[in-house]
Formats: sequence, structure tokens, C-alpha cells
Amino acid sequence: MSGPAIIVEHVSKDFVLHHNAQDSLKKRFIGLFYKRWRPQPHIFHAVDDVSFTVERGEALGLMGHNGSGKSTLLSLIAGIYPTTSGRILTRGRLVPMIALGVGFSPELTGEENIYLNASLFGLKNRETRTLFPKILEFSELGDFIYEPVKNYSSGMHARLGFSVAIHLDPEILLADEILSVGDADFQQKCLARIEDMRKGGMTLLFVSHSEGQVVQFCDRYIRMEHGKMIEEGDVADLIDPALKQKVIPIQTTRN
Ligand SMILES: Nc1ncnc2c1ncn2[C@@H]1O[C@H](COP(=O)(O)OP(=O)(O)OP(=O)(O)O)[C@@H](O)[C@H]1O
Repeated sequence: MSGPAIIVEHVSKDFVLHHNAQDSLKKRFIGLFYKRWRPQPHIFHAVDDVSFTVERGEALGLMGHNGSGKSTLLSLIAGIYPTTSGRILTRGRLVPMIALGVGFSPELTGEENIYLNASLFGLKNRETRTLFPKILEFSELGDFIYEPVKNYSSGMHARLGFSVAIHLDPEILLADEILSVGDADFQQKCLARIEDMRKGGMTLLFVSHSEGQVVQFCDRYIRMEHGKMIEEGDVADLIDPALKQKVIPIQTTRN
């Protein structure tokens, strides 16, 4: 396969909000007495004319303040939302690691959810049977894997979500705030595994609030503000002596 792994061309995403901050308090108060008055829907530009390319095997970090549009952009690339305008092209097996475990069915056990998720990614039952012990071992969930996931803590959900995602053999991994996964040891194990997968040529699009993590994992970065790309460059541009001190070395795993 040749060409970039991800192409994002002039992509925008609008949401319709049903409150309008521009409506004055007086107007809202009067509206209480005149039933015909309705607040005007307001179009909010969550992602605004964003374009970039991620080459095969490259890691791109997406940074920006809360609400700057990073997760929305990842969801657009994952195909979770349609774009309002623009074009997105991806080449290769794409696995979104977004809101880990949110897609699980609460009444099904961890094991059943593994089979369900794997089948959604086109794996045959036979293939999932081979993967199951590895997913279970990585998740460290033990016998909880046979419990309905509605009984899992949020950390357990995230462990299962992460373990399933990395065993789906992604060629492109979309990762949103990986460090929200479980406790510190598990986080270290996850980061080490992602580092290994990167060495194997995986393409990574990585949302993080931590410049240190972006420097550690990525080749390039994009900074977003109010839905727009405001900065793009090589991570080397982000490194200053103070930041270098904060980068924690990651030990690679072998399992
Ligand atoms: N489904 C939705 N409907 C309406 N507005 C939305 C929706 N999803 C996101 N938004 C809005 O779009 C903006 C961008 O949100 P997004 O989650 O992409 O930001 P973010 O950069 O990932 O933030 P954070 O760092 O807090 O995760 C926010 O103002 C958010 O409220």
C-alpha cells in the first residue's frame, strides 16, 4: 500500500446548539411569558477547515486546550461522525481508541464483549479464540472477564477497551488521552506497548494535553484552538531544556 495513511482536507464539523449565548437575559425572561418565542438554534464550529496528512508509520500529536476540537477531529477520522464539509481518507486497518470501553454492551460479560468487538472488526470466532488469552492477560482482569461489564469500574472498562484495541492489530491507531487508562503501572504498560507498535511501523494519531508525551511518542504535532489548527511542526521544535527533564523513559514490553 502506498501513499499517506491519513489525509484530512478542509474538514469542518458544525454542531447545532439549542441555546444561544447571544440571547440577552431580558429576551429570555420575556420569552417565559410569550410562548411563541423560541431560542434560535446556534451553529457551533467544533472543527473549522482543518487540513493535514499523516504519512504511513508516522506519529502525529494533537494538542490544544479543552474544547479546542481534538476529540471531535478524531471521531471524524474514525467515521463516528460525518463531516459537515471536507474530505477524510484513511488507508489501512484503523482502530479508534476513543472513550475506551464506551461501546461495550453492559449486560454482556467481558468475554462476550471481546467476541462482539472483534467480530465488528471482521475477526472470525476462531481468530478471537486465539487472541482471547492474550487480551485477558494484558487486561489483568482475571475472573472478572466472565462478569457483565455493567459491574466493572471505569478503570476496568478502560483496561478491557485498551486490551481489545491493541490486539486488533491496528495499522492506524487513533488514541485519545491514553493516560486516563487505569493505574500508573497499567498506564506504563500501555505506553510501552504503543511504543512497541510504533517501532513495528504503526501510524499513530495521538491526542494529549501533555507536551512531554507528544515529544516522547510523536514525530510531528498540531496545536488546535477554537476548532482551528493554529500551529504545526516537528516535535523537536517543542523541546526545551526544561521539557526534556520531564520526559520519562519508557521500558518496552515483550509480552
Ligand atoms: N455532540 C456534540 N454536540 C454539541 N457540541 C459538541 C458535541 N461534541 C463536542 N461538542 C463541542 O465541540 C467542542 C470541541 O469538543 P472536543 O471534545 O472535540 O474538544 P477537545 O479538544 O477534545 O476537548 P478536551 O481536551 O476537553 O477533551 C466543545 O465545545 C464541545 O462542547
